[in-house]
Amino acid sequence: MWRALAQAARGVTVSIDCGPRGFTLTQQLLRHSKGSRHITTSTSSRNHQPPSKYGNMSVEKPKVVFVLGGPGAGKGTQCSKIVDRFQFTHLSAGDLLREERSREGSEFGMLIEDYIRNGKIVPVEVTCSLLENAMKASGKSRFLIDGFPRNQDNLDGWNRQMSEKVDMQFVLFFDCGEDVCVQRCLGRGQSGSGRSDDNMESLKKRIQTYNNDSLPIIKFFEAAGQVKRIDASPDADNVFGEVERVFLASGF
Ligand SMILES: Nc1ncnc2c1ncn2[C@@H]1O[C@H](COP(=O)(O)OP(=O)(O)OP(=O)(O)O)[C@@H](O)[C@H]1O
Ligand SMILES: Nc1ccn([C@H]2C[C@H](O)[C@@H](COP(=O)(O)O)O2)c(=O)n1
Repeated sequence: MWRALAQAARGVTVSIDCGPRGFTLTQQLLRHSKGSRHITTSTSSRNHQPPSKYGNMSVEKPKVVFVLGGPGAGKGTQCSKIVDRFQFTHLSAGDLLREERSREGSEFGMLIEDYIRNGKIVPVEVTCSLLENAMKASGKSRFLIDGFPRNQDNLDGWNRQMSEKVDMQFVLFFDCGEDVCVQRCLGRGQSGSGRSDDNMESLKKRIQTYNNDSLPIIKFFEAAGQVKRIDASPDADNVFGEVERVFLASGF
């Protein structure tokens, strides 16, 4: 598998080095991506999202908004609200990875669990293929990509595999103090999230990863004038008031 990941870093099509089946990495992940529960799309007719011809690449490129912020900043909460109000499909990199981890027969289940529990970032070849497959399977054309790119490896992999295929609109950055983030994650764990990383031990590692690896990516986008910063500390409805303003001002 590691050879497959290394090969994936050099090109898009990869032979899995793990047995006689001979699937490509993308095919292997794609076979299980349809109808996934991680994809949330607006169902309101007011917000009907035009179908995309992303599959055959013949029309306008899909629009992508990256959604970043610390663990527990409220990215998923706000993405649900954006989906209800605007024409977007929500793809959470973390949810896609958790789903792949739980899929029977997944080559990557143990690797993903190890990375998640230790607050590390899964190699981009896995995450980016899951994202691309989910985009294609949705048939939609506007995406909130939540929790990605989270480090330089994520960004480099995205640039190799996806940047030419989509129009990245902006980065929605939920800025939230560490203490508030920790309390929100612990609260989520106590409410029965079932997440193996909603505990203090994992959170310390996730926060370290966020500070060391994710903040530099946000700063990179900021220097390029692509970040819309939102104060994520007020209650969720007030945060959404700011989010709504950003999307309306951006023509959505
Ligand atoms: N503005 C808010 N005020 C108070 N609680 C909030 C707010 N936004 C979200 N929460 C709560 O905080 C917890 C974390 O929120 P959420 O899952 O949306 O964060 P996240 O940024 O997606 O986290 P992660 O990166 O860990 O997946 C949830 O229990 C959620 O209900
Ligand atoms: N780009 C990503 C996104 C997520 N992960 C892993 C590691 C994270 O701690 C975990 C949970 O993500 P969340 O639901 O908090 O967004 O998933 C990753 O490796 N790469």
